[in-house]
Amino acid sequence: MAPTKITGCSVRDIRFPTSLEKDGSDAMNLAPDYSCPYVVLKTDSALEGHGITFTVGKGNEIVCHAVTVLSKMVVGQSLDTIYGNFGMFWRSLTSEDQMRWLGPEKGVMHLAVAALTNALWDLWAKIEGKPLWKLLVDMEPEKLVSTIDFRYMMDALTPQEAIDMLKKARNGREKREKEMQENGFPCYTTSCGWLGYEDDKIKKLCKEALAEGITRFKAKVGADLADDKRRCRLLRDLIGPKNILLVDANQRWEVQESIDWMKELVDCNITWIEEPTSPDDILGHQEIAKALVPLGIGVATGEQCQNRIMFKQFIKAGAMQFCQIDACRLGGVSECVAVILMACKYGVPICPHGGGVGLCELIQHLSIFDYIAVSASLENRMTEYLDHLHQHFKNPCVMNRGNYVPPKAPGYSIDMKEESLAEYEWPKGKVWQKLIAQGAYTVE
Ligand SMILES: C[C@H](O)[C@@H](O)[C@@H](O)[C@H](O)C(=O)O
Ligand SMILES: [Mg+2]
Repeated sequence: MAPTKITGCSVRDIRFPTSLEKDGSDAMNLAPDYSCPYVVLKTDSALEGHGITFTVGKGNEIVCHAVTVLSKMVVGQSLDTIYGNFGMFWRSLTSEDQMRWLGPEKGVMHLAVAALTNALWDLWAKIEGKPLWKLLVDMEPEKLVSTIDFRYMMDALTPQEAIDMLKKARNGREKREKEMQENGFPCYTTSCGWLGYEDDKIKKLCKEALAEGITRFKAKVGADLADDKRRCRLLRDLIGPKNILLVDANQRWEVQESIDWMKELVDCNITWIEEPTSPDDILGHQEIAKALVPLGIGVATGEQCQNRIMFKQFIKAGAMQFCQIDACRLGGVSECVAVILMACKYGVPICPHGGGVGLCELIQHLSIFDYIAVSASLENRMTEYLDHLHQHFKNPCVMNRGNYVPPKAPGYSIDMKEESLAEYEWPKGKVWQKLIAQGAYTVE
């Protein structure tokens, strides 16, 4: 029987002790524990929608609570109401009369919206029996555009323009889909360059990645200039002159400091500086881009860019040369599609952010959709890949010679294995109980 309504919602606080190995560490997040609220939407059939958003440990329970509060607006709704006009349904979640005050459309509330709407999209793709990228690619342009809330975007992109863009990109779609199936979508890796890694570990991981066919690498910078010079030189020498090197400062610097610091690294031939300063400082990023683009360094940002309205300003101001949408920071798939369309209109390539648990599983769908159905270009486009925690997913992302292989299973690739959920649920899971007993963690 096909599902007709949402009958229940469960949320679990899932955390992984990644900080023990310094996986995921950067100049601002010294010891992150990759975590997610794990949401399951139940229906009146056997099908379920699974969704996550991403945090780095403490406070994950706050997002879980926000999801529980918001889920009351989803449970009991008919699927006709939800999917009949998804854009309006999404607005009802982000703009509830009283809860809107907590955002609007930012912070904890927007992370909660992401977790819930990711679950709704996962369910939609499962109902259609398609992986999410294929659901998006096959959807009629009018229908896809109706899933987007265009409020505050109309000065940059109208629904009609979006429909026209999608229709135009239908040309050559089959060929591009075939190409994706054959070659996959290009990735870059961050796994070799976490800030807390010793040089020997960097060397070992970098050599392994090169052997696997990866040609694009990202290093964390921003804490110490002499250290950055040494690490970037080490990486450049390891990967050779032709491969791509990116760096990420995770918001560590002032505006002028960003420019000065990057000038010191210029001889390492760096393609982008990511998050040099506050993610809210549009004019600051614009100034940095003005100084660095002539030196061949673009500005990348987006993993903490809170909504489509912020992206609009960054894009229109020439403040980002690479647009790093985040599947869990933006309010789910339809807001990501909105930014993908807007970035395409203004000629800014989409390079999604994948640092975190499950993000690689999600963003591959968005990049593949972007290439087949929107931008039709691979120029300057690459999707982040991290070699962490994939073993916990039922359908983990698959890499082939540095390219994401398009997922085949119906849904948004989010389902985690039940045993992983049980072991890593904070604080009662077996893994956490052991670490707490050893004194490595305390429950506050
Ligand atoms: C705390 C996280 O690992 C971040 O360092 C990570 O998301 C990073 O900014 C990235 O670009 O992957
Ligand atoms: Mg980053």
